[in-house]
Amino acid sequence: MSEPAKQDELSSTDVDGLDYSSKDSQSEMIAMDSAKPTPLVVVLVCLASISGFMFGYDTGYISSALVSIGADLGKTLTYGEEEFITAATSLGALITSVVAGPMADVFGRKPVLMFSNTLFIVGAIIQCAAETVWTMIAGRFVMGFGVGVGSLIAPLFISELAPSRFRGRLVILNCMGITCGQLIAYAIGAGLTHVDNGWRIQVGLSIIPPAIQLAAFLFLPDTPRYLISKNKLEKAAKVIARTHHGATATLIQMKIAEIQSINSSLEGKNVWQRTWNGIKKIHTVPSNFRALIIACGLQGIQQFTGFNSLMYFSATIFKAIGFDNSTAVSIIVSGTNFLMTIVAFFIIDRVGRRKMLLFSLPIMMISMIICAIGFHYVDLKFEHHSVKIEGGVSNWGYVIMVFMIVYVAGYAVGIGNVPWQQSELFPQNVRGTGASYATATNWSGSLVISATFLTMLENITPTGTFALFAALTAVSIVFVYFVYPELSNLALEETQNLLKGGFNIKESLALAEKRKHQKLSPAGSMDKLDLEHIDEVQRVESA
Ligand SMILES: O[C@H]1[C@H](O)[C@@H](O)[C@H](O)[C@@H](O)[C@H]1O
Repeated sequence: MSEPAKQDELSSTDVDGLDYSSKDSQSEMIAMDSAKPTPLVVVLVCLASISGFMFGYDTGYISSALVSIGADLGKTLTYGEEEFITAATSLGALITSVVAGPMADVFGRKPVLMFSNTLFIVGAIIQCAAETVWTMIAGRFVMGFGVGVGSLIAPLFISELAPSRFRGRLVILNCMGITCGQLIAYAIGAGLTHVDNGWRIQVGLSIIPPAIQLAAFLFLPDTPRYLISKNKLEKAAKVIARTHHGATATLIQMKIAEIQSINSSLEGKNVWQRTWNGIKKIHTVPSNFRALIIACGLQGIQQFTGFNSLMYFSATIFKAIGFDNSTAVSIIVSGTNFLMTIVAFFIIDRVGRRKMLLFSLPIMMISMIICAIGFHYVDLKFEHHSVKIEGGVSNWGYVIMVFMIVYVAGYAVGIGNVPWQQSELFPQNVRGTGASYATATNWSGSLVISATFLTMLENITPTGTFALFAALTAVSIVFVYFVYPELSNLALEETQNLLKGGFNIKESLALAEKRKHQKLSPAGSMDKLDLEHIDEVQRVESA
């Protein structure tokens, strides 16, 4: 495992021997790259998206489970113990998200994904059997390890497999898994709250999806890009043949040559040296570092603009405003999030990631400003971390509810999903490491926001809290405007080259537009990945 795999029979010399510059072959390759996903790709993407579902379900079921646990763990839970049980999963996820990327670069995407399944299953079994608080915390922690790994590997795996024109959509399938998992967790939770040991059923159910994913992946391949990076060219060729429509022997070899030619592998005698070199490369190669700024920046924005405070505490907020049925409200919030993720699915490759973000963030900002104003006029009172209102729902209460839902819709159609496209920013040799940094930023933000939200409400008032989120969103708009290029419809090998020499926003918009209108067989019109203008910069940067 630790040394680079020996090259399969199909050697790079065979591959290099091709007439790569032929315009006809170029056009055919573009057609192959952008054709509809094959049945195998669809199966692989759907199975990988189970990880998204586990992410959503496992982070979502706990709030209702805590209500139904009662004294089942030997005592009534204190507020602190409840917080521990909740946070253990996010903390576990944060820890493994740091190591999962380099692990995926070294051992492969598929084995690491299967490892996460084992963690999900073991974590759930520990919880189901738990009779004490600490056993429950341990189970949540192990489950969190699985969530961290899955949240990183699934979108990365999908990015590497997806045809360029469908990549945005297929990665969003995993996000649909997350939001659907959250919705189902809330719905099942609402149904089981009053059932004896209902929470054990809720946790027990979570064993089924990873068991399916684990069993299916035993028979399915890793991504061609990973196989090529390990010089397993024969295997890669077989997978390309099954994952691309119209993949003739010549086109497969050209594809392999293309991926090889721009992806230098990491130097180093063993796994540790190569991992360390990857970590160094991500900071020292300017284009990698730009990718890192964008990927971590977007994940930070996704979390620090406060969405998860609604996800986890909407029931508390709406109770405070005077609404009785807080469970229904949580379902409305997660339902809106899920439905708008479906909208994002349909538009991401057509409208483009950048436009979606520049539409999503202002909607969120305006909604939060209105909520901040609304909270000023609603008479809230704090009692031991819970906010209470005298009397029924005021008009401002309804305004807050409506704009919170608008906020969620705005979130889900852009920043809720686009950051998970992170893997497309990085070149092959540091893709896992880059995704690790970004995913760890996501989990850190989620932990910070869920741990501080109630305290913020108490100390800087709900108006102050929402005004702060609005201000952070304003800064985020500026960030996106200046650093986030459009990557829709570009081949992975193009996206990674785009960041050479700058953030290249204008160039990216032009290239994305060109790719969008390039029909499947552009009859000789394709430039060789438009890399030439960037090559010069690359030479200067690496000098
Ligand atoms: O993309 C997801 C999704 O938006 C979830 O609803 C949210 O809870 C996660 O934190 C986020 O990463």
